[in-house]
Amino acid sequence: MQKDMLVASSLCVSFAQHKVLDNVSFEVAEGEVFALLGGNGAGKSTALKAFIGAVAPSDGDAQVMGMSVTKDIKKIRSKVAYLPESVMLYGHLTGVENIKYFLSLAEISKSQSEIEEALSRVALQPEAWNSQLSNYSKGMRQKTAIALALLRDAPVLFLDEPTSGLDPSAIDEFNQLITTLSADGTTVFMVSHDVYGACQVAHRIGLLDSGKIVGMFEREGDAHIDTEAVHSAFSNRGQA
Ligand SMILES: Nc1ncnc2c1ncn2[C@@H]1O[C@H](COP(=O)(O)OP(=O)(O)OP(=O)(O)O)[C@@H](O)[C@H]1O
Repeated sequence: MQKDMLVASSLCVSFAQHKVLDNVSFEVAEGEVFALLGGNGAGKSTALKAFIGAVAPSDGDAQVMGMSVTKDIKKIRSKVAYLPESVMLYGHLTGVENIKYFLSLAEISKSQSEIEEALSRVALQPEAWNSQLSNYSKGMRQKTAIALALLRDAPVLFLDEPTSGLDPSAIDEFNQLITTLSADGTTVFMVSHDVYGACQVAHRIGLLDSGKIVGMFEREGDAHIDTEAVHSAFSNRGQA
């Protein structure tokens, strides 16, 4: 049986008197791609932030690889990679220099060939490797950040709105990359507004509305999750 890499158990997060996550529970298995969908302000990013210790649970718990965010956040951070909507890398450094710099901060030593292998794995075109990041498209920055995550041996990837601002071919490449990483055992948790894109890539989709999970959709065999079913649940909640 596949082990659970992420567990939200009766997770609640409040800001002042506002309960942004209300008793949220789900598990994400090793190698699974899980997408949390919902309208603006539903609490998606807050759920993601709870797993990386950027917000604290007011009740319940979020666990990564069996470790609680309330007790083991340092260890958790060494096991996960977080890609915000705008990937944070240095524009004046090349892709390779960025990777070397961030690996050195994490005190990880990788050879040039290991770095090149990771960049090939994410399909960043070799001509770009030694070009300044300020020349990169959003999709190229994202690939660089994912290569960095691979080099850090992070078994869990957290992605916030990964396809917003990508053109259709970059979205296809992204979906392909996530599918490959997942097949190799990487666990992916993403938050998104994009019903169609999430249905293409996710094994399971949780629908969040006003801080509560109101729907869960799952792939059947090799068939993608039914976009219509998710869309109509989304619309019925007044979000589409
Ligand atoms: N640090 C904070 N302090 C106070 N309120 C916050 C904080 N972070 C988020 N919120 C509030 O929590 C609610 C949920 O925010 P969150 O960013 O999790 O939603 P979301 O589903 O990711 O929305 P979007 O799709 O618009 O990014 C919103 O009402 C937001 O204003």
